[in-house]
Amino acid sequence: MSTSPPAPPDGLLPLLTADGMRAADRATMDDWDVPGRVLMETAGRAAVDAIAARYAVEGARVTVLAGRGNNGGDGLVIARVLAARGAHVRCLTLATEAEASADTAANLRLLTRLADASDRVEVVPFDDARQAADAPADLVVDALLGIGASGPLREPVRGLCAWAGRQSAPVVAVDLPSGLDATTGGAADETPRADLTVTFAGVKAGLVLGDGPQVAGEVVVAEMGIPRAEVDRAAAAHTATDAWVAAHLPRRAADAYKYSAGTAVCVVGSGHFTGAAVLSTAAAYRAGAGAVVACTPQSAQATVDAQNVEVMVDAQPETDGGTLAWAALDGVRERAESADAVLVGCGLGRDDETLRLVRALVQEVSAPLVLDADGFSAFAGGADALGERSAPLVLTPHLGELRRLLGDDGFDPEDRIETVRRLAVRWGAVLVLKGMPSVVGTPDGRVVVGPPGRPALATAGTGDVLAGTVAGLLAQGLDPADAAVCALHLGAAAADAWARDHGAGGLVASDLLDRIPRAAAERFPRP
Ligand SMILES: NC(=O)C1=CN([C@@H]2O[C@H](COP(=O)(O)OP(=O)(O)OC[C@H]3O[C@@H](n4cnc5c(N)ncnc54)[C@H](O)[C@@H]3O)[C@@H](O)[C@H]2O)[C@H](O)CC1
Ligand SMILES: [K+]
Repeated sequence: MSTSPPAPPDGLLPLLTADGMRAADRATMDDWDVPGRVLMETAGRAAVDAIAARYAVEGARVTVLAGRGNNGGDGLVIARVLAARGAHVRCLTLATEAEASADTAANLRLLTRLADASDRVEVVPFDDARQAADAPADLVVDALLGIGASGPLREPVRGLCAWAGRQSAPVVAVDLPSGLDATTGGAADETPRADLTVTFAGVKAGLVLGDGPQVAGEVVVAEMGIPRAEVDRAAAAHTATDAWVAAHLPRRAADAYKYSAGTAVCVVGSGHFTGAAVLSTAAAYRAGAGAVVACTPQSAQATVDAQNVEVMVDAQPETDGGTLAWAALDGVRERAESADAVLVGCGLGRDDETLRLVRALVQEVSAPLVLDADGFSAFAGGADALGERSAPLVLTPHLGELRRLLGDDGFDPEDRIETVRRLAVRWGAVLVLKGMPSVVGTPDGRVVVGPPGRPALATAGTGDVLAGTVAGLLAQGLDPADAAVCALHLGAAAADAWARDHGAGGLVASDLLDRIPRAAAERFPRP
């Protein structure tokens, strides 16, 4: 039995929230007439397949911690099947027949009866954490809580989680590490870190968001009888596979010449912030733009020119503070009219006159436009003006910039998927909420979670590189949402290439630049 369903043809993998998983479960039982007991049995057996593919089962001493709910029911199935395959299983169960679901109660009866007739299985009705402490184990199975976890952990689950977290034996989490929120990725302090998480039907969003990557260990999707159509229907978001990125990256045509590969006009920089202009324009080239123009204040021209000989620097009128002046509007607008993509924001500064220029460009420029960094200050507290723009728009804020955009307009920073979805639809824009990982929302309500966060990328200037990469991909005609997702993957792959050569620390934003085209060729080769 395969433990991971094949990636869907388009290479986007579904992410399920708790509600989505429940909906898929429910639809499978009600509309497809698959009994819950069959789902539980299938899930448990698929979990054992994934365990057996990684750990020796024959003769192994396994402690299964089974909770009160259906996650515990899965654990009871796993205990029974592991014993049938030769393991010595001690199952500490919180479930009682009186309060468990019918499926869990049935599996409790079955396992208890088996225990009466076999020396391989011991079922220990559980009343406090002390009983777990005296049994050495080669493997611990955490089936205490799945998608039904809510709120701070309560005893005795809390004590058991803490016990599991202290074991030297590998921990296998069933569906989720217990206490990890399936939707947001928030984990309890006592959530035991798993070596392997066998999750059912589809990756739970919480496994790739928030604390999820830190506690989930290797994640394997176990196919357990829920039709793919129900999984895709219930998916709150998707993640892109390397194959998807490779299929969507633009490739330079054999007969390309500099303007056919697209022109990116970058309205960036100021007398005090030339670095952002240098990084963002260089990144646009590295992402494949054929020509890059920097519209930057007069006092920044020499530095940007010197740092990037390939960038055509079009010096513009500036304020006393060395930022773009309102008088630059005509010159920049003229440049933008011949652009295939425009980037506005990196290093612009927050002078009122400059922000007035930013608002005018966002409203008037017809080319696909990326707004980043200081550009958001032009819409602080008046973000809905972004929705008045009719041409494609990509926003690349981090959480602090999003807060500045929204003022005190309530949004839930914990539920990144729904926050990004709602705002992207509201503004009719592609919204990239940068973070670990970044999350991309589209104007039509889709959400794609970016690659797992790389701590090395948490350094000054990587946002300028990301924004420039998006602009460079847009300049080649890529769909705005695809450009955002590809840019995230290129940046992650470039950071990985750095880590391979230099170890995890010490990366600076400019180290990404020449690794972007190499990542495109090596990690995402033309299919
Ligand atoms: N047919 C199906 O539904 C299938 C479900 N699968 C597995 O079932 C879980 C979801 O089961 P559910 O009963 O809805 O919830 P849980 O077992 O995760 O937990 C509910 C259980 O835990 C208690 N609880 C909740 N929060 C806390 C807390 N903070 N501290 C302590 N205890 C807590 C609550 O009182 C309940 O007793 C799913 O993840 C799968 O593993 C399979 O997909 C197979 C088919
Ligand atoms: K669990």
